Order: sequence, then C-alpha cells, then structure tokens
Amino acid sequence: MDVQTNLFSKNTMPIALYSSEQLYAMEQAWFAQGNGSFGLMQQAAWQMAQHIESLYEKKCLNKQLTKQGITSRFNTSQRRASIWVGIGSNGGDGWLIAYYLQQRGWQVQVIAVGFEKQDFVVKGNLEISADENKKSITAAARALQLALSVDCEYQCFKSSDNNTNDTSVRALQANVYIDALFGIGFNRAPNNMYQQAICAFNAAAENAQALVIAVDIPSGLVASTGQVFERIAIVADTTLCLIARKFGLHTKDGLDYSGAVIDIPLIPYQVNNEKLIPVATLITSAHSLKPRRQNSYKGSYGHVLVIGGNRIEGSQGMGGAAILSASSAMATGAGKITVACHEVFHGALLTSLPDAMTIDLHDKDGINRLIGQASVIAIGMGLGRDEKAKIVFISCIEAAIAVGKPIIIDADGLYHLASLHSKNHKLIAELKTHSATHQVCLTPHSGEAARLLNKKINEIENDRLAAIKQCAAIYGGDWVLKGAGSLVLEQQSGQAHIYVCGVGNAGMATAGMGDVLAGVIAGLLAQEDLKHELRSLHQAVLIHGLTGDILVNQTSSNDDNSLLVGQRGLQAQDMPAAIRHVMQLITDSL
Ligand SMILES: NC(=O)C1=CN([C@@H]2O[C@H](COP(=O)(O)OP(=O)(O)OC[C@H]3O[C@@H](n4cnc5c(N)ncnc54)[C@H](OP(=O)(O)O)[C@@H]3O)[C@@H](O)[C@H]2O)[C@@H](O)CC1
Ligand SMILES: Nc1ncnc2c1ncn2[C@@H]1O[C@H](COP(=O)(O)OP(=O)(O)O)[C@@H](O)[C@H]1O
Repeated sequence: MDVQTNLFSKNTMPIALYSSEQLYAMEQAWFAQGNGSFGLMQQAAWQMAQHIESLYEKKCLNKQLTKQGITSRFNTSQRRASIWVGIGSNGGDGWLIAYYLQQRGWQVQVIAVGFEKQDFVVKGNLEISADENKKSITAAARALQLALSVDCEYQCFKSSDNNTNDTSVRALQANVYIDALFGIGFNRAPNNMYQQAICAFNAAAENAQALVIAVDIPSGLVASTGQVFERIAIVADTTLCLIARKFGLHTKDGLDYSGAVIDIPLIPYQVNNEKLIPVATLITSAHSLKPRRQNSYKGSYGHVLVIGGNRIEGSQGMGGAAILSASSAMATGAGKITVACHEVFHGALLTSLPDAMTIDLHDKDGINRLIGQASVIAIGMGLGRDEKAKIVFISCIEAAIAVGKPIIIDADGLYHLASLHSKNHKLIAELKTHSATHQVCLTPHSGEAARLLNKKINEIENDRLAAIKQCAAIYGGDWVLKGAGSLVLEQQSGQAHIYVCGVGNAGMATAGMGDVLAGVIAGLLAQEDLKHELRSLHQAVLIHGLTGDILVNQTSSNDDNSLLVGQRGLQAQDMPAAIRHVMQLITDSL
C-alpha cells in the first residue's frame, strides 16, 4: 500500500523538473523532426483555453456554493478575460488564447506590453507580413495575426513617467486575468516598463478579485532558478505549465507566485531520441516504512551521538540546539541517544529528554570512545565557533573517519568546515575521501553555503542548484540546501541525484528547525533495519517538512487536532511529538 496516497492530499508522485535550456532543447528537437512551431503553439493555446474555462467555471461554482449553499448554473454571459501579452512566444500563446476564448463567446481584451501600434506590422521577433521580402513569420506573429483577424480588442501598455499606477491602459473589469508576458525566456531583472506592467496586472486582478492564470510560468519568475527580482512577478492562482515542469516553479520564490500547477505535456522529453535527465526531481511524499521486527531490541535501531550544545564563556549558551536534535532523533525512532554537550546543560537535557545519556563536550577521550560505539555522529548544532570548539570539531571528525562512521555536519560544524577549507586543512580532503564510502550529510542554509563556497549569500540564492552542486564537488558527501523548496543532493555510484522538497512551510522559518532536521537525519540513519532509501537524506527532509505541514494543518491527513499550532508561533520544540505522529502515519499497519 502507498501510505501517502491515502494520507496527504498533495500530488504524491515524484515529478521531473527541467531548466529553460532543457525546455528549449526539447522544443528544438521536436521542430527538427519536421513539426511546426505554430502548430505546437496552437495545441498549447487550445488546451490552455479549455483549462481556463473549466478553472473559471469551478471558481464560479465554488463561489455560488459558499454564497448560497446551492449549485446553480454557471453564467456564461459574464465571461471576461484580460490577457496581457509580451513580445516573445509566451505572448504568442496569449494572442492565441484570446482568439480561442473569443471564439467560445468570451469577451476578451489583450493588453500588449512592449508594443507600439506600429509594431503590429513589424517588431523584432514579430516580423509579420508588411515586409514582403521577409519570408519567416514567427509563430507569435501568426498568433497575433489570427487574433486580430477576428477583431480581438487590444490596447498597448504604456508606462507612466511618475511611477504612479496610471498606466494608460483601461483594463477590462475581467473575471479572469491571463499572464502571457514572459515565459521561459525571462532572464533578467525587468526594466521600469515591465515592472509597471506586472504591478498593474497584479493590482487590476486583485481589484477585480479575478482568477489569475499564468501561461507556462508567472512572468517575473526565472524558470531555471526560481528567482524573482525585487518581488516583482505575477502572483498566479494557477500556472498552466507547458511541455515539462520548470525547476523554478518549486523552489525559492516560485512557491509564492505559481499557485497550483497544471501540466500540459505536448511533446516528448527527448533530445536526439534520448530522454533528457531532469535537473531535479520534486518529491512530496515519504517512502512508507515496514513495522519493526517483533524480535528486536534497542540495539537494533542504532545509537546516535549528538555533539553540540556548547556554552562559551562570555557568550550565549546553545544547549537547546543539542536538545532539539537529540529529541528529534529519538522521535524518528533511534534506539539510543547520547548527547555530548556542555555540562551546564545536562540538567536541562535530562529534564526534557530523560531517555538520553550525557557526556561533557570537553571530555575528549570519553567522546572518542563513544564515537567508536555510536552508529551515527551528528555534530555542530550549537557547538560554538571559538578556537576550543574548533578543536573539538576537528578531533571528533578525525575520530569518526578513523572508525568509519556516518557523519552529519550542521550549523557551527559547517562554520568550522568553511574555515578549515579556507586554510587548506587536510581534514577537508580526508572527509571527502571518507564520503566516498560512508554516509556524510551536510545541511547548510544559504548563509552557511555562502561561507562554504566563499561567496555572497545572494550569489547562492540566485542559483541554488549551482550552489549545491559546487558544495558537493568541493567537499563530497550528500547535501541539503535548506529553505523554501529545500534542495537535496545525494551521490550514488558517482552520480548526483537532486531532489526538491515539495513539503514544508514558512512556519518552519524559526530558530532551531535546522537542529530538528539534523536530528531526524541522524535518527533515520541510525536505524539500520531500514533499507538504504528509507533512511536516505531525502526521506529525512520529507519527514521534517511533512511534520511542519501537519503542525500547521497543510495536509488533509491531520486527524490529530491536538498537534495543531499554525504557522505563526510554530516552534522547533513542537516538532518531536509531531515527528512521532508522522513516523506512525508513514508506517504500514501490522
Ligand atoms: N517555441 C514554440 O513554438 C512554443 C513556445 N511556447 C511558449 O514560448 C515561451 C518561450 O518563448 P520565448 O523563447 O520567446 O520567451 P518569452 O519568455 O516569451 O520572451 C522572451 C523575450 O522577452 C525578452 N526578455 C526576457 N527577459 C526580459 C526582461 N527582464 N525584460 C525585458 N525583456 C525580456 C527576451 O529578450 P532577449 O533576452 O532575447 O533580449 C525575448 O525577446 C514558453 O514559455 C511558452 O509559453 C509554447 O507556446 C509552446 C510552443
Ligand atoms: N519557508 C520555508 N519553507 C519550508 N521550509 C522552511 C522554510 N523556512 C525554513 N524551513 C526549514 O526549516 C529549517 C530551518 O533550518 P535552519 O535555518 O538551519 O534553522 P536553525 O539554524 O535555527 O536551526 C530548514 O530545514 C528549512 O528548510
């Protein structure tokens, strides 16, 4: 039984994600087989027009149901669409949608952005028939011609000089706003005119409380990275995603702008008759687990050693970090936990987690002995960044490598790693070699990744995919680049598999959530009764995200209301109890 199918309402199948470059390559391969660009655009637009109708109909029915408590007939006479088109092929899709909707009885208005009246004769890639010598008419130009041939109403958008919202167009009070300004060709910050157009679109749609549908990808969002410049992008209710899923829809800013995504596949994902390998895979459901063997004991489920929770003289204590990791590892099902933290925190630790064993963080010999006994070492959470903490870090990693143990490095551990790398310390190469034969998991957020790569945070944020690959190339091991739509990179037989985590929410943007994740990773890894994939890094990231979602009721499976806390106010300390709940939900019943 696929447990998740019954438990979580979100799409549960992994989804292949592609970059703009790959999308263009697929299109070119399709055209090289003799297929026409305009034919493809027609198919795309025809299917989108049908989706637009049914989405609008659904919205009307829902509205009537909530207003009147009854289902009454959808009123077709009120169908008005405002379609904003740009100068590329995405705009071509928009013109054709206008054509089809008008044919189906909609009142349509096209707002042409980046056009002057005279451009309807000749404009850049819209080279249409005015010049008889020009043989090539682009698909977008043909789409425009077709729409004009049935007298689709249109206006040219003109930006205002004074940055007011007085944008020269008299937008129709439409009930559906369709964004066909930019598609996968959007590749840089929009200039003033496009900024104004995007803002005017959002304002008009909000004012009309209309349904907002993006063609292929919301304009302003970069398809290959999920980046939006200065928060200026179309905020869609639904994105009609053509050909293949774009990576950028599911990570970083993409999550705030795309709305629900509907796929319109159209052509094979092939280039030169070979299936394209996606840049990443979107995952939303955890693998289901088998019940434990009756004849087992605590030793069957591993021993996690958490090393962190330091108190540095004259600065804050960070005991909570180690406590959160340890309780999350236990909640995930590890058999035994020992926490090596500053002695001052032992009392607090044992009060909240009496199941744990403790050792002083500065008892080097004791910790080295424990490293030999543990199944997994998770290091760095609240470890501190001073020289003494660095010595503890180096000594623990060396000991773990010497006895061949899986290692999880988080937080201050990553800080030390970055500084060791900058000094060409031999530990970096040793860790990389170790990672070829043993599990090493590293879990930075963008700030930590920036330090590890000696870059600025915005350089990481602008291309998170490139950043996680660079981290893996330099340091080896498996990686999570944390944040909205966390990326996970796992190395298997010399190949890197990249996942985008499709669960989790902004309520998790609170202190200590990363410590919880480190604990979940360690707790799963320790359970050697589970097959490799079931205790993989992506499984841990999913369990962590699903737990956050269950706590803020973002899934349909939340039958235990006692766990609910909502996004604002969700605390890392709420996680362990909910992790236990998720672990139970994803385990097959006996
Ligand atoms: N090929 C086909 O048959 C099919 C294509 N399909 C559709 O085509 C879409 C891709 O079309 P596209 O390649 O024309 O890209 P699109 O995003 O429309 O515009 C690029 C233009 O915008 C410009 N530009 C970019 N960024 C900018 C900025 N910030 N500010 C200002 N300008 C900017 C850019 O300028 P450039 O970078 O060249 O200087 C270029 O002129 C795809 O998403 C799908 O909807 C489907 O119908 C299926 C069939
Ligand atoms: N907006 C968000 N959407 C999904 N997950 C998030 C979001 N914000 C934070 N998280 C998750 O919460 C955790 C936060 O980790 P981190 O920043 O290291 O916290 P800390 O260092 O305080 O423990 C990460 O796993 C991250 O992916």
